[in-house]
Amino acid sequence: MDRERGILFVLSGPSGVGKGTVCKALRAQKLDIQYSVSATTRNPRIGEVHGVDYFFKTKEEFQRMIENNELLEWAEYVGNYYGTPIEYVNQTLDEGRDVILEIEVQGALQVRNSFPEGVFIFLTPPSLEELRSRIVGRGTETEDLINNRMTVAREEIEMMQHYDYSVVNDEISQACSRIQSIITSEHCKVDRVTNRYKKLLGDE
Ligand SMILES: Nc1ncnc2c1ncn2[C@@H]1O[C@H](COP(=O)(O)OP(=O)(O)OP(=O)(O)O)[C@@H](O)[C@H]1O
Ligand SMILES: Nc1nc2c(ncn2[C@@H]2O[C@H](COP(=O)(O)O)[C@@H](O)[C@H]2O)c(=O)[nH]1
Repeated sequence: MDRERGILFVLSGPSGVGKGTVCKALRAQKLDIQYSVSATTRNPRIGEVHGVDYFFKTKEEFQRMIENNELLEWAEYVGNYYGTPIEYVNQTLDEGRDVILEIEVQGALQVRNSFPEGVFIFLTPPSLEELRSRIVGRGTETEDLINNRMTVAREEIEMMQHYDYSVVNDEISQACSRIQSIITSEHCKVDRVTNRYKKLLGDE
């Protein structure tokens, strides 16, 4: 293959920490990176658009995607299924473009197995109190669901040790610039650029 493969970045962290907000801010900076759209069985929130925020699926449709091996990873999270369509990811990486996945921890650990060369970033809240207040402030979940998400959040934070980087989302702009630094440094890693130098020296 002539072109270098893109790099797969996985951004995860507890619900409400600000993954979506940070990705939106990264998009606004027009980074050269593509955003995967997940499939889910949860109901759309007000303003969410099919094919933009998620591909909204019935349980049967999601089950078929699993059976047809259409998902790179999938997980059940607080009563709903979420998964990453594999075709878009592979095709985009093959075109030499980077992809970012915004997913929860069980799914991220599955991706770790199939893409050990991926870059795994864990977004952390400044505190658990702030995390709760962000979920409450978003106004999209009932109190029961907020409590469920907070319980899962504690378990997820314990899994941070399996990631390559931890980025605190205190200020959105600072969290974005930390992630941009990670992207830049991953592109400069010697084991990723070796082929480029081989070509330069005429070894290939
Ligand atoms: N750095 C920040 N400071 C203050 N508020 C923030 C910050 N980042 C995000 N928020 C707010 O926190 C709430 C949750 O953010 P967001 O929806 O992006 O989280 P998420 O991690 O994508 O959640 P989920 O995983 O449930 O989709 C939003 O109301 C957002 O505006
Ligand atoms: N394993 C996966 N997790 C995903 C995917 N897409 C989103 N998510 C995560 O699910 C929770 C809940 O999301 P919400 O939109 O209902 O608040 C959150 O942590 C998301 O990051 C996916 O494809 N796979």
